Amino acid sequence: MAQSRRPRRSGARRPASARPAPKAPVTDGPVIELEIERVAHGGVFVAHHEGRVVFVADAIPGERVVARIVDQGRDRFWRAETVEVLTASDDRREHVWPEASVDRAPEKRAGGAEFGHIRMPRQRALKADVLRDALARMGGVEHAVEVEPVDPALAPDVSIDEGTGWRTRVRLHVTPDGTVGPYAARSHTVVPVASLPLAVPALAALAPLGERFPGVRAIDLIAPSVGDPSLVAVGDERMPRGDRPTIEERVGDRAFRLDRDGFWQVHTGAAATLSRAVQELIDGDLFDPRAANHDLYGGVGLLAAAVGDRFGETVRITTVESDARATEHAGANLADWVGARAITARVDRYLDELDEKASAAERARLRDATIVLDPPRSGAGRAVVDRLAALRPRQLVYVACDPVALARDVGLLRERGYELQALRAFDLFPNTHHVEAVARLGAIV
Ligand SMILES: C[S@@+](CC[C@H](N)C(=O)[O-])C[C@H]1O[C@@H](n2cnc3c(N)ncnc32)[C@H](O)[C@@H]1O
Repeated sequence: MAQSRRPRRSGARRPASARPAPKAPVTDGPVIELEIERVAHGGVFVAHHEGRVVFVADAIPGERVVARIVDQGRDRFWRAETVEVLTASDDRREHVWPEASVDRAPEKRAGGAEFGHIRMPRQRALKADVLRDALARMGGVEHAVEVEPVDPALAPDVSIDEGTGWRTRVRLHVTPDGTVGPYAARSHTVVPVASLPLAVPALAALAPLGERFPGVRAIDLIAPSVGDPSLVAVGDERMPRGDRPTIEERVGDRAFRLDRDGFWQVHTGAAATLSRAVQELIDGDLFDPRAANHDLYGGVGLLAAAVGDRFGETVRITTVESDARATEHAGANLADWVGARAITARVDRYLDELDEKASAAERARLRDATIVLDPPRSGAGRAVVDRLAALRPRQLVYVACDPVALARDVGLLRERGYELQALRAFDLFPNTHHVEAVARLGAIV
């Protein structure tokens, strides 16, 4: 098994001593009883106390809990942590990660599994509620939402019932004395743990839990689908800086090379799930292989490849990605495909330039285009939506990891002459509040 202690470039800039001091957890706030009403965005639940909204962690709608107020700093709402469950929901279960359980003091609960106390079907129903509500409130559109579990055929080693064994990337943090662990929920305090149940088994076995790494800022654990997993000590100033190592990921018959610390979908079945969803959601009657098709925020070319695999080798498609290394890999990963180009650029600037310089023929090819976009958590945003709407491609397939950012952009696109035509959502982050959605929007003619 390959183990590397080389620092990642990004992490090597800041020594452990330069980190900001973690915020001290609040352990002495007032304790109150609350009725939990509904789920909110961000993995917390809504209750009311004396007319004020309280966002409560580690609860389930319908429960009555005792909660400690940990943030009274705002007029309109407070934040609280469940410390005791008085009336439990039928959907409550033993937490899949004992170190994240409500039985522990809130400041000692491991973070990153904030739905782990909820049975899986209810977790997915809650995520669907958040997405449906965001689309209605911010997107102005009522749309049925079902959050689908990952097809077991695409992730055979993942437990669908438990939502465990799926993470192929894990970051553990390190205290100045070298203690290793995840951050506690909603804080930057490192919590030592004895297990990592969300990680794929190879990473759970590799994790140096209980070992000490003084002088290191973090430990990254990476399990690519091809080859051995690796352990990377981040920010160790004593280690030599070397070239960025690369890894290979496989999706079906396709191989993708990328930097070991480059972006790749985290769930072991995510890349295949999203590739399939993009292929299925593109309206084939609207797809023109010779149009100026694009994969915006394209990474190393995953979704461009999905488009090519559905529509054949003659497809013309351009990936646009701000990370030069990822673009280099995208170029190589798509090299056997004559119609594929990979460009390093920020999407907003790239679209600006297109809008400014495209010839009449190129504008026509853009109007016939299918544009796949998979922005980071903050979404595409107004500037990109404005430029896209001005170029007016026939259809957009929007892959989103944040329901609120997606809903906001759907709202902006609807104001600019697009309609939401189809939506799928996938549970690519079981036992967390995160959800991935893929939406098709079409230009209204
Ligand atoms: C969610 S990832 C998607 C990558 C790819 N679609 C995949 O599934 O592997 C978002 C990508 O957008 C890139 N990115 C972030 N902001 C960008 C911007 N303003 N312009 C272009 N690319 C950006 C990131 O480097 C990252 O590779």
